[in-house]
Order: sequence, then structure tokens, then C-alpha cells
Amino acid sequence: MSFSVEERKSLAAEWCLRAKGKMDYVIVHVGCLSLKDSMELAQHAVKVGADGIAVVSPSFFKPKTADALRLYLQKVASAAPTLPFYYYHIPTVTGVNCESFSFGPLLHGYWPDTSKCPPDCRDVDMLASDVCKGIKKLIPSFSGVKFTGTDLMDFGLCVKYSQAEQLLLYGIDEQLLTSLVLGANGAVGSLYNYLGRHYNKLLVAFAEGDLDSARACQFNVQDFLAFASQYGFDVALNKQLMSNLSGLNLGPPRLPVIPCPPATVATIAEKCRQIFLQN
Ligand SMILES: CC(=O)N[C@@H]([C@@H](O)[C@H](O)[C@H](O)CO)[C@@H](O)CC(=O)C(=O)O
Repeated sequence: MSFSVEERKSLAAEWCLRAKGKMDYVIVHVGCLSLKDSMELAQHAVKVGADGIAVVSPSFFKPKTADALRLYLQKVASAAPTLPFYYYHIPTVTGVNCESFSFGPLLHGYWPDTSKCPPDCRDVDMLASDVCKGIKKLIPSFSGVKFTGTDLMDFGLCVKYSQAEQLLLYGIDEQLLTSLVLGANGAVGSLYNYLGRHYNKLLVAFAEGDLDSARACQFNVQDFLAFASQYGFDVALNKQLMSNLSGLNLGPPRLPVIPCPPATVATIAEKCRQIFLQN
């Protein structure tokens, strides 16, 4: 999102090129503040051979209702109708709220029908299950959701009303196990960039019904994040950890995101090695 449209195009082209024969999917994120930019990126994703596109809600002029967001998503999808389309739900980042809710914010999550709400309720995430309701009629290429949220009832409803073959990708890495129980069939997140082997153990243990081992894997991640959070775990620190742990120089974050002091990164990387090399 911090990249220009041109930078995003060249990154998408490079990923699609290099992933050939190595990766099952490259899903290009094309969400922007401008609908036109998103449509341009969607068309470009087709040209470079992406396997799908994903879109977050615009976060400056925000949609006020799930209907409005669906209409926006429909327009973006129409620019690349042959590509599988994914809605990327990440309310803590987009700040997209339900502005109307019949029983007020305290009951958020327990009453997903936002159509019945008064117009004075602004602090409630717009539910992904509302956005996805009936979306296939508007977007025939709709193929699933990337759900980065802690509202597991909302996630559960996305799973319940999804169709066969759709992807339900969970995005809170420290709670992956919980989402698997509810029916997640994939995950996208930042920690997988350096904890892939560890998470594969969790997935295998879960698939084999070995919940003790799966829980142990998840708890290790939670321990690690609790440690890193003391230093302010954020996107900058995460990128620096990726560089430190992989040995690849991934470059600095872009302003206004400020990097973490290198000594702190080294401390956290060391903790990561301690926890995950021993387990
Ligand atoms: C809010 C946020 O950044 N969430 C991350 C998580 O991977 C997150 O970093 C992790 O669960 C630690 O809290 C991802 O879901 C989002 C993400 O990696 C992305 O869109 O690039």
C-alpha cells in the first residue's frame, strides 16, 4: 500500500514470473484508495498471469454499508472477470466500521444483520459475513475471503455460508489453530515468512488430530509474540525480522513507518531462534 501503482505493477510481474513452477498461487493484492487505480492493477494482474486478485476496502473515504463495499468490490472484480476474486477483510487496518447497528456496539458480533441499525453506531467493524452475503451473484468470480480479524463468530459465518472450493484464509497468525477448528482452509500472514516450518508442524498435528502438539506449536508462537510485543511488534519490526532471520536484505520500511533499532531486532530474532530451533 505504500508503493506507487507503477511499483506495485513491477512487483506483481516479478512475483508471477519467479513463482512459475514453484508456487501454487500468486494472489495479487490490488486494493487502493482510488477505484480506478484498483481496476488498473486488476487488469495488470491478468496480464502478468496472476492466479487471483484480493482487495481491501478503501480506508480514506470509507464505505458506510456492506452494500456500498460490495458495489466497490464488484467494480474492481469486473476489471479482471477471469481471475478468482478474494475479499481481504482487515478492519483494524482499514478502520471500516459498520455505521449502523441495532443493538449498539456492545453486542457487536452477536447480531450480524447490520441492515436493521440506527445511524449512530460507528465503532463496530463491518462484518465480513455481511459483505460476503449474496456476493457471488454480484461477483461471479468471488472465490473466498482473507479474514484478518479476531471476531470468530463472523469468521464462522463466512465459513458456514461459503461454497465448496472457496478459500477461507485466516490472518491472525497467533490464533491459527482456532480458525482451523472453525474451517479455515488456508492462512496468509506475516509470521509465515520466517516460521513456515514451525507452522507446518502445527498443520500436520492438527490434521492428525494431535491437538496437544498443535496447541504446543500455537503456544510457542504466542510466547514469541508476547515477547516481541514488549518492543512494539509492527510491520517495520516484522520486515526487519524477516531480513535478520532469512539473511536476505529486504530493505527498510517506507516512511511514515519507522524502523526499529537494530539491537532490538537482534534481541527479538535471538528469542525467535531460541523458541523455534528448540521446538
Ligand atoms: C494486522 C496485521 O498486520 N496482520 C498480519 C498478521 O500476520 C499479524 O502480523 C500477525 O498475526 C501478528 O499479530 C496479517 O494478517 C496481514 C498481513 O500480513 C498483510 O496483509 O501483509
